[in-house]
Parts: sequence; C-alpha cells; structure tokens
Amino acid sequence: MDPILILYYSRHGSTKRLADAIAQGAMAELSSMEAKAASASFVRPEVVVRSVASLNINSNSSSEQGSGEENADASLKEANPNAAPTVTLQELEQCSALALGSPTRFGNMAAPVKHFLDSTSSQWLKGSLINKPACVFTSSSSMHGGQESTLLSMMLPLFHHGMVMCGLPYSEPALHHTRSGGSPYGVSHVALDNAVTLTEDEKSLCIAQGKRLANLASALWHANNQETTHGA
Ligand SMILES: Cc1cc2nc3c(=O)[nH]c(=O)nc-3n(C[C@H](O)[C@H](O)[C@H](O)COP(=O)(O)O)c2cc1C
Repeated sequence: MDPILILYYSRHGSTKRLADAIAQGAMAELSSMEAKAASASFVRPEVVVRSVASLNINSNSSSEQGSGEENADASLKEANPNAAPTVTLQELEQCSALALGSPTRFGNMAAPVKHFLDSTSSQWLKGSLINKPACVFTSSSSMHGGQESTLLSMMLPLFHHGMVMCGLPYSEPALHHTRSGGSPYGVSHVALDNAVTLTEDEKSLCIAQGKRLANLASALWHANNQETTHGA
C-alpha cells in the first residue's frame, strides 16, 4: 500500500503540531490494523510527513509588501528548524491518502500551499489523486478568525483532483465540548501567539482524524486493488 502523506506549511510551528498529531493517529491505527490482520497479506503503509516550501519572492522593492515572504526560506528554517523535508510532486502522486494543512491567512490558505497546489496540473491530468481520501487542517491565532473558511478553501482544489474528502463525525466526543479548535470540516488549533500547545480536545481530534484517514486509505486502496486484480 502506498504511503499516507501528511503535508503542511507552517511558519511558526502551530500547523506542524497538528500535522504531527494527525500522523500519530494514523500510525496508531495502522499498528492496530496490523495487529488485527489475520494473514500476512496486510501491507502496512508508511506515514510520511512533509512540508510545503515557502515562497521565495525575489523582490527588489523596499516596500512593506515586499518584506513579507521575502527571505522566507531562511527565516522559515530559523523559526522552525524541525520542519519536515519538502514534499515532491512524486510523493503527492504516489500517496494513498492526503492530510493537507495550512495556517489561516485572511480566512484562506497560505500562499505557499496555494502555490504548491497550482503546480499539480500534471497530477490532475493523469488523475493521480482520484478516489484517494483527503482531510484538511489549519491553525489560526484567533478563535473566530476564519478557520472554517480556510478548511473549505483547501478542500476545493482537492475536489477538483477527485479526492474523497473526510472530515470528522460528531461521534467524536471532543467535537461537542471543545472550547478551542476542532470542527466537522477538519481539525484545527487556536494558537493565540503560536506558543500554545494543542489542547487535549484538539489533540484527540487530530488522533481521530489520523485514524479515520488511515482506515479510509486502507479500505479504498484494498477495494481498488481487488478491482484491478479481478478486472485483469
Ligand atoms: C498574513 C497573515 C494573515 C493571517 N490571517 C489570520 C486570520 O485571518 N485569522 C487568524 O485568526 N489568524 C491569522 N493569522 C495568524 C496565523 O493564522 C496564526 O499565527 C497561525 O497559528 C500560524 O500558523 P503556523 O504557526 O503554522 O505558521 C495570519 C497570519 C499572517 C502572517
């Protein structure tokens, strides 16, 4: 089975915290599936955590606007020395499932994530992501600062890719009582000044999201594989 890809952009580390917790959930579910598998036919996929490269705007302008993402690669490494390796298009193409995360920026995904998605025409043409499950996640500084619109914005290109979107069902207890992040559209974190760790509810929802993604990835992958075998 192909790897499950957890892909994020994070400038200050908050979105990365969500990515790591989702990966933890996915790995826990795969371990449990492996333990329950009656035969050696269960092929455990890798869970691969990757980041989206920052935009390196090479502006000669001394204006305020030019200073935003400029030198972003260098400062991203300084701000986030533990950032996951940068994703390749091949890794995206070969995943069995995708969790995609971005900080909330003006109620939308961050430009580097959009830029990365805009580079996936070839995968769209080939239909590489069709019928693969996907979920989205975000971190914002304020509670009502646009998390849900950001999550929805990230879903749109994934629908165009033919992915099967998976959010979180209300059977997850934390969805009912969270006073921070977490929504049926995907997991989230209210980061305030980005120094705050995930709350218990945010963390448990990330674990649940990772488990759900791993389950769907395995179910769809096996269904598609069987279909191929029978059709051959
Ligand atoms: C350009 C820009 C726009 C932002 N827009 C919002 C916003 O609309 N709502 C909000 O709550 N936070 C907003 N933020 C704050 C980030 O979403 C927040 O700090 C987030 O946790 C950063 O995630 P990271 O630590 O993964 O980089 C914005 C930050 C920047 C730099």
